[in-house]
Amino acid sequence: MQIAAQPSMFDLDLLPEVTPPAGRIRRLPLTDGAWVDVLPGWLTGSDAVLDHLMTAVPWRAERRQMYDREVAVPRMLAWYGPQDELPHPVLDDARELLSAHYARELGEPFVTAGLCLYRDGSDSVAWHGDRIGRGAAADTMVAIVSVGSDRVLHLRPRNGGPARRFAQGHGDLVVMGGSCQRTWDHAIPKTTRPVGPRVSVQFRPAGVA
Ligand SMILES: O=C(O)CCC(=O)C(=O)O
Ligand SMILES: [Fe+2]
Repeated sequence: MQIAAQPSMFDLDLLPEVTPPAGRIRRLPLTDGAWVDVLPGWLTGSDAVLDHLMTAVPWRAERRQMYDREVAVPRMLAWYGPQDELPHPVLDDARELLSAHYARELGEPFVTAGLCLYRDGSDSVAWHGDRIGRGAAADTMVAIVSVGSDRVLHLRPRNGGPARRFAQGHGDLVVMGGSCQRTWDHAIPKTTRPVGPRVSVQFRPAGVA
């Protein structure tokens, strides 16, 4: 007798899904009106999402002017504007749930999605704040969903004081809010740990970059 293949518990676990984050997000206040919200494991089915994003996203290398030289930025990038279809439907769900969750506090929706691919431990992003846009002058939020290898988001106050570290694991949500972009800097340092690829998805309101 032929026995039909049954989906295993493992397969069921792999369905990419996000659910309303209320009641599970933890807020960690920083100094100067900055804060970080964390929700480990918000996204389920992250294996499938990572696989899909690695192949479906038109990753481009970024180059940056440094004094008189152009240097390669050690990570790959993709950017989706408000009208662009996101590269996985679960990211549309994530953006919608984040916009709903923070609607009163933020006063506007998350609209853009910046994607970064850190291919291994030698990819990184240097200390910076997202201050190219309105984040330089006004409170705002940047919500980051991570899939793939664990990396650490480092934050340090621009006025000096102790730095903080936030784990960014497979499926984790980390939201930087309040004055975080103008009073604190953040970075993803290189690591000598043998890590595989990590993709981060940063949701931002209009005019924040
Ligand atoms: O990959 C991350 O988690 C942070 C990326 C970041 O800070 C940026 O692209 O502005
Ligand atoms: Fe950033």
